[in-house]
Amino acid sequence: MTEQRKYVVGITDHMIGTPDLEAEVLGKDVEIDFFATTDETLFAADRLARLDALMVWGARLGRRSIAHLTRCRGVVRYGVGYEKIDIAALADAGIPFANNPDYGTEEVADHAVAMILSLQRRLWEHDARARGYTSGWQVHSLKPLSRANRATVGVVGVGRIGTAVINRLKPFGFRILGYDPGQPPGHEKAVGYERTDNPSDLFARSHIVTLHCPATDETRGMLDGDGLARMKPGAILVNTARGELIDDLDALEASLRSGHLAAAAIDTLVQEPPGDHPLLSAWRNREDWLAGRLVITPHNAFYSDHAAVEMRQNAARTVRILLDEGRLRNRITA
Ligand SMILES: NC(=O)c1ccc[n+]([C@@H]2O[C@H](COP(=O)([O-])OP(=O)(O)OC[C@H]3O[C@@H](n4cnc5c(N)ncnc54)[C@H](O)[C@@H]3O)[C@@H](O)[C@H]2O)c1
Ligand SMILES: O=C(O)[C@H](O)COP(=O)(O)O
Repeated sequence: MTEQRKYVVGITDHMIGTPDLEAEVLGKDVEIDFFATTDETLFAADRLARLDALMVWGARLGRRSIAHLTRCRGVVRYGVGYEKIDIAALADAGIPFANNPDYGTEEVADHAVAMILSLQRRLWEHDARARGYTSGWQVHSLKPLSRANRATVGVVGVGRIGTAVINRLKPFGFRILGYDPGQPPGHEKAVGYERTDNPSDLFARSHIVTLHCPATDETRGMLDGDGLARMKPGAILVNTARGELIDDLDALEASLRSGHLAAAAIDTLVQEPPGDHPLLSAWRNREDWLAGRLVITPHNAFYSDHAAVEMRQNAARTVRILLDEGRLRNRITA
């Protein structure tokens, strides 16, 4: 006779393929219903209605699906950002929501700092130039680099990752500005940065800007044409947070073409993988004008062997605690 399981937990579009780690943490009394798709329209109503909890990786979760989660005690996102989850609809349905805030902080901070240092040292640009030299190194033809301890880095969003970035940058001697309206007075002293009261001031004063805030109504398009124009001529822009913060590829292209923006490194885009755009064609085709000045990584800043395991185990533990104690840790909404 098959054992009757006590709970049903849904898992959507799992990045690894088989939810074996989750099964181990969730335990034998949990049946896993695996939705192997990012397409929310394929989440069948009767399957949603059976779930005691739902774990979401990259899928959108909107009001239509949420309406079918009639016995669900909580929704848990595998990652940090939750702009694809309709948290207002979850709140209306009385379903608490949690994210997974601590799994890959170190990895994303390392990624951002690697991007900052390699653009500041112009590694990719000079690699491209050096490959074209046929008669000796033409060092004198390169724009000289600037010293790290003469440069200012502006950190937008001084939460977990922003703080980890600052801690990594301090030993290099960068001057560090931070903008984060969510942090209380005194946070700047505790972490070690100079607080700015608005993003424009930070953009105007920074040689390098690195983004670490969520995509919200307030931050979407923060670095559109106007935002980019506010940056220093010759500045560097790094985005490991969310593509929506730099949502205008025309403006980014214009800024890079004119040289106002010296370089950009981007791990997150509005459309992933990116579609067609002249800037992306120039990047794909390694066009000379852009050589080494636009670096794109495939939203893998978080992705280390450790973080991938931690993320899955932490999210599953959050669900197990919910099932056992009725308490949702890392809860974001009611
Ligand atoms: N690329 C990746 O692989 C990857 C992985 C993890 C997280 N992320 C993204 O990185 C970002 C930061 O993650 P975190 O773990 O540090 O989150 P966090 O919640 O610890 O920190 C975010 C900070 O942004 C601040 N903030 C909110 N609105 C702001 C605004 N308008 N201007 C400036 N700051 C604002 C908050 O007050 C908070 O301190 C999130 O967008 C997350 O989704 C990306
Ligand atoms: O799914 C994603 O958005 C990322 O791959 C990891 O999640 P996070 O960036 O929200 O942590």
